[in-house]
Amino acid sequence: MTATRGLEGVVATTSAVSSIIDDTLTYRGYNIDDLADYATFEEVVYLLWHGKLPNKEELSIFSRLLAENAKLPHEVLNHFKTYPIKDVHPMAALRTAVSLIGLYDPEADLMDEEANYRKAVRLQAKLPTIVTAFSRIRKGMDPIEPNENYSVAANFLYMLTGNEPTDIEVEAFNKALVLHADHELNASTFTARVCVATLSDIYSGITAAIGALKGPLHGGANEAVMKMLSDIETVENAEPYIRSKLANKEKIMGFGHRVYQQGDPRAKHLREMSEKLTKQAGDSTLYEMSVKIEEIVTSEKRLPPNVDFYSASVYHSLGIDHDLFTPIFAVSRVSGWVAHILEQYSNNRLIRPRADYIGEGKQAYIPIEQRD
Ligand SMILES: CC(=O)SCCNC(=O)CCNC(=O)[C@H](O)C(C)(C)COP(=O)(O)OP(=O)(O)OC[C@H]1O[C@@H](n2cnc3c(N)ncnc32)[C@H](O)[C@@H]1OP(=O)(O)O
Ligand SMILES: O=C([O-])CC(=O)C(=O)O
Repeated sequence: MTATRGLEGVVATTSAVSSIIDDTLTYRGYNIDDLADYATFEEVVYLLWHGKLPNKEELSIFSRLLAENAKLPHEVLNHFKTYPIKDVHPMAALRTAVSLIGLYDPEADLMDEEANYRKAVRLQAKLPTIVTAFSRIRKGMDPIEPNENYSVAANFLYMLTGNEPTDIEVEAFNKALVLHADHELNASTFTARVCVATLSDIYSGITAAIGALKGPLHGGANEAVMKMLSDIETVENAEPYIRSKLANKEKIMGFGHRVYQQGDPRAKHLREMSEKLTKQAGDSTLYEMSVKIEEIVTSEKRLPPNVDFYSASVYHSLGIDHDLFTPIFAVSRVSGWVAHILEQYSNNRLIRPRADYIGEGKQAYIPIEQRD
């Protein structure tokens, strides 16, 4: 048995949810470029879960279902005030809150298809409320209840600030949600599938996936990109900063990808949005800095930007706190996790690969009194 490091190139399952073929990303056969330009996030969630785009009536019923399930139990809101340490990372709070809402769901351990769908709706609906409520409560503000008449994108921005978002803000945020919704067998989705393949419940699967998304080699990279941009400060500083990192063999966050060879098709949409939003805010430094970094990393390392690179300046331009960037990824990606979890349940087999053992050979047991 020989191990493939990081399971590179290993095909671990079949899936009909999304595909990456020749650097083109599709959700259920629909090109991401079309979805990014034309679809609402609600349409995309419906597409991922049902395998087809909704008609007007289906979309209206589905959107209402999400809106009606967005509120959180008081106990979940209150638990944010009980954290033992200051500065709990919002991804840790989200991971904990998702596990906690499972305790308040009487159907948590029901495994039939209808119950799993109802739980999927509750999770999708509640994640934006969790992230925005935690963000406000940690600043000593009251959470804002979801507005049932708003889209998911508008509601998130509204619950975060209490202000009605502008059309441009909603359009940008909706596009970001659409672009992050699913991505074949990425690390967090694989985690979710491994978890539920034991026939564990959907709350466990999503909690596990949030844990995997948190790391900086995966979803956590968007916050790390923002930290890098903040450290660099000016367009002039970008080149020496990046060259010094590369000389030290350090990774540049937001670049590289296990699957894409020529580039991540989502990045161009986020780059466009970054340009538009930073210009509109009257200061395009972050965008210009990002373009400079892209030029250097692409020419020096032949590594194109991934989805996390330009999303950082997009979210910053929307006035969002930097440590909420990865939770926002989760607000979108929960739709993909759910689609994969439901697919896993529908044709389940335990996921249990082997390890190529490289440890010690046979050892004689030595009683503790005789050990050095
Ligand atoms: C939503 C997402 O998850 S998108 C990915 C988000 N993550 C990041 O942006 C973090 C930065 N990028 C990376 O760490 C990697 O490119 C990953 C994790 C995305 C993919 O990793 P892998 O396919 O395992 O590639 P791996 O880490 O083995 O790198 C291969 C080579 O490219 C180099 N490399 C890869 N990414 C980068 C980078 N961002 N900056 C500099 N060098 C890099 C590695 O140093 C390594 O070089 P070596 O062969 O000389 O040692
Ligand atoms: O597919 C991956 O490895 C990571 C990624 O881009 C994503 O999850 O969106």
